Amino acid sequence: MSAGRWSAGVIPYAEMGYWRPDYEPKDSDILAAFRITPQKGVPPEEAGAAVAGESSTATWTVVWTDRLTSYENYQGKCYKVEPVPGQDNQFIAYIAYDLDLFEEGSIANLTSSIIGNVFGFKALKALRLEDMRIPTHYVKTFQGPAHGIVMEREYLGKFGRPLLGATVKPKLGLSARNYGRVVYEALRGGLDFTKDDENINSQPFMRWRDRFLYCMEGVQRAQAATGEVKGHYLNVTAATMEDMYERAEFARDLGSVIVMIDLTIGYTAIQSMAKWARRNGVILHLHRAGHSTYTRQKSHGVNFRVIAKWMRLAGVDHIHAGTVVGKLEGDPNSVRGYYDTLRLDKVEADPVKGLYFDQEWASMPGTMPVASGGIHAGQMHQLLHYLGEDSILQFGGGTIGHPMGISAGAAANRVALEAMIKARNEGRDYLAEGPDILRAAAKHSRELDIALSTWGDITFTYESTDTPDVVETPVSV
Ligand SMILES: O=C(COP(=O)(O)O)[C@H](O)[C@H](O)COP(=O)(O)O
Ligand SMILES: [Mg+2]
Repeated sequence: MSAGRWSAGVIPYAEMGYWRPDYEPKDSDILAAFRITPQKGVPPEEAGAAVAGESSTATWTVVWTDRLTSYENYQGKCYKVEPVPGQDNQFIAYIAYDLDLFEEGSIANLTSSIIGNVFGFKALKALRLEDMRIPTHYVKTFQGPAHGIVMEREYLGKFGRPLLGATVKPKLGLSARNYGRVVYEALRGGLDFTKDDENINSQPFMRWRDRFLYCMEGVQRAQAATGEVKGHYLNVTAATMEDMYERAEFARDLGSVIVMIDLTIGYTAIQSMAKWARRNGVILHLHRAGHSTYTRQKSHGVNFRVIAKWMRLAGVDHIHAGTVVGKLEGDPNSVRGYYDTLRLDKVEADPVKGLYFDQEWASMPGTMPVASGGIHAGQMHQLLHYLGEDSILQFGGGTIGHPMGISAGAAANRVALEAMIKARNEGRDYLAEGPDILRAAAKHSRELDIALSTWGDITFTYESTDTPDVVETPVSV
């Protein structure tokens, strides 16, 4: 380390000890990979050191009180900076943080360090948190999913296929009784779940208590009609924790198997609801409302794979994680990386999927990824191929927009899914033969036939904004 560290004034962060190319990360360190775009004239190592400094102990000058701490232990250490292939001014800076810097089991504390100050730093043009390695020492301090994939399937008694859902549309404006009718029709027609949209809370046109009553009436009647367990994600998102607990308790008392929250409620509220969900045996669905404001641009913000990791730790049972083929952003390889992060116990670093680190979950249950946004029955082979069996496929417009009605829309989705699962189980190349498999199934299902002729040709083929730096043919499950 430079002898100049204790001189007064503005000292480069690298000299203050935050650039440590000799450092070997410990198994217990929290690791982060940041994409940095330094300002003109700022060397990448200095930029990486500055990020390490500002996200751990440092300020812009040396402070004498450092001498009162074992600062070398507490300093974030930038141990590697690599240029991004094909970009002349982007680098990946790898930073190690000692476990001592973080409060156990607190996403709020973790994020206040890692993304607290650094993103506005003037010496950087842009900064993006690409990935993190959470050591098992820290993983073990979190509750994790309230139930997880295995337990959810056991509660529902549904195995061997993705679950099917639908978001009630229009998003806003329906009265409680009409809304409950949509729930009933969709569940009776063959879906497992229906769902409130992100912005349905308790507006003047439909207060939450009325919505809960009519939705649960729809759920109970659909269960009686089909003999299956059904659910409606009652969105308990509200202005205060007290309101959210009140709504969640009412949902539980009405017999709902699931409640929903939005990412907008904040990390602490999410962790509180995850604890409530485990205590009460109610599945917890998380809608990632708002995430694209900071996850979508490749050079600045936080990659969704990091949010996915934080949310598995925080303890949600479901999280929206992209569709690949639908109407919203989602590069196939990146989405695969998110799904692996949410579902697997050991995830290996893989630049093709945008995964920078190995991640061990130490038996923490998996979070069910939810594919939602502009998907329809005609894409069933692609959805199964890209997203796999442990997923929830949600068709809002793709159920409620069916020309024969909501129940028919639901039936079309269920028939398409079961035909595809059967083909897969028979060992057929269901991705290549998908359109034929669907057409054959549609011979016996007028609902699917009409769904295919209505939406069969609809695709959303736009270039993805957020792709890994190493691009290869899309990977599948
Ligand atoms: O309303 C919808 C989908 O409606 P529809 O099925 O009619 O398109 C959801 O809010 C989005 O899927 C969220 O996106 P994401 O899942 O990417 O968070
Ligand atoms: Mg929505």
